[in-house]
Amino acid sequence: MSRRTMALLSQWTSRVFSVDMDGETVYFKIHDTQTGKGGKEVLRMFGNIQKGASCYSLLVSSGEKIHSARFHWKLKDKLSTALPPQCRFSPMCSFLPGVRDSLVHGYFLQAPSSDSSATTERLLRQWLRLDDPLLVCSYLHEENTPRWIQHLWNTEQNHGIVPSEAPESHPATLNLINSDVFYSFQAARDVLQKCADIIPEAASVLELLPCDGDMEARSKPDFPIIVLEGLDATGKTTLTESLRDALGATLLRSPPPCLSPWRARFDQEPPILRRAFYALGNYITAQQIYSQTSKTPVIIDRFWHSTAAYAIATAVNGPVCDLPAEGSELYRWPSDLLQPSVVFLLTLDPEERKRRLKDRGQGETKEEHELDLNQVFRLRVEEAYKRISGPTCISVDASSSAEQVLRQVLLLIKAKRYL
Ligand SMILES: Nc1ncnc2c1ncn2[C@@H]1O[C@H](COP(=O)(O)OP(=O)(O)O)[C@@H](O)[C@H]1O
Ligand SMILES: Nc1ccn([C@@H]2O[C@H](COP(=O)(O)OP(=O)(O)O)[C@@H](O)[C@H]2O)c(=O)n1
Repeated sequence: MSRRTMALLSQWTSRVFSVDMDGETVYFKIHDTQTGKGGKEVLRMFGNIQKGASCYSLLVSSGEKIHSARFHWKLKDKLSTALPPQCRFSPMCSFLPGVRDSLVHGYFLQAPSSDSSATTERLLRQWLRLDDPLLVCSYLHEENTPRWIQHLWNTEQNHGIVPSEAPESHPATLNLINSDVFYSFQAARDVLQKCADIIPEAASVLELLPCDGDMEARSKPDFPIIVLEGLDATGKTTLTESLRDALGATLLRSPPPCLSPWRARFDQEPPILRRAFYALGNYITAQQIYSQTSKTPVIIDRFWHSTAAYAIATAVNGPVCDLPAEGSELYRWPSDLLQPSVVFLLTLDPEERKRRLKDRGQGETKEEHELDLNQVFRLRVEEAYKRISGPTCISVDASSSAEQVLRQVLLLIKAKRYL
């Protein structure tokens, strides 16, 4: 048993467990460790579960962050293909309230019939024997009572479970730093260095990175550095190109084109790798900005706001009120990343955005497709954008014609003396 698994087991009774099911999150905790009896309250989640169904939970307990993240990521595919088709599984996690980095991810399984539960049990026992970094529990209904018992396979212990209150901040915020959002060049580079032996593309990305010495703070740029942000199809590309022409500026983007060959590869990886890749893209773009800003104004199509806002809005998967509160350190600008003179955030009515996406007729990224399907995700991204601290961020209504939007932004640039 790994040290991490043993540590997890030693805190087992202090942990809160949460399951996302049918758009709702249910929290529960262990009630009585001595007798194994649960409280009288029935967990809502179990109330919804079909009578006679067997339930299991799997938590990924590996010690090493990247290994654990990749294991959890692949486990989803493994569950989709290996479980009997009638079985359902939902995301779950476990954490120690208020304790940073205590979150572990997993899945909650429901097998509706005795056949499907026999197959599921056989599979889970096989996986445990393979020394997979898993903690497996099954849930038993105490006869003639509303109580449920959680049976932990790894130690053969029984515990009664009861509903728990939702934590003060969303559990995902406990592990955001250096798993979803990277606040320094070194933290993001470490991730790619650690996975270079399993993902050869990481070595190619590392070769493109600036050297440590190049990351030191530079003198104030001579010309303004202007970032354009916003959801897909809000008009960033159109506006960056017309600003470039109007100001005689240099146009850059993040991630920079030199990372294009590896982008699709990292988009398939779990958040820790994917977000580290995008974070590093900003540092490469920052180097390109430094080399231009003594010559011309620089316009950038997406930068740190995109990296942080999408990462936070994906990890925190509830309503907007579940996002870290305004002013949270999670919205801070990385201290070693160049700060632009100003950021313009293009905002657009969802219907108009959809119309523009359709007119453009291009394929969307999976994440962008999700934005369309999931209104709440879109709201979270927009709100996270606005909460990021650092350079001045000005929201611009991008619903008027391209010429009018350009005129509006040029007026703002002049009025605020960015030029
Ligand atoms: N102000 C505008 N009014 C109407 N259509 C626009 C406007 N700006 C951009 N478009 C159109 O909307 C689509 C998306 O714009 P684009 O600049 O590619 O957005 P982004 O770079 O943010 O994804 C394009 O087809 C573009 O021609
Ligand atoms: N600086 C950046 C740019 C993009 N991204 C990621 O890339 C996705 C958007 O890229 P995209 O190519 O679809 O954007 P558009 O420029 O096409 O609007 C977002 O979902 C972010 O997850 C990032 O993390 N950091």
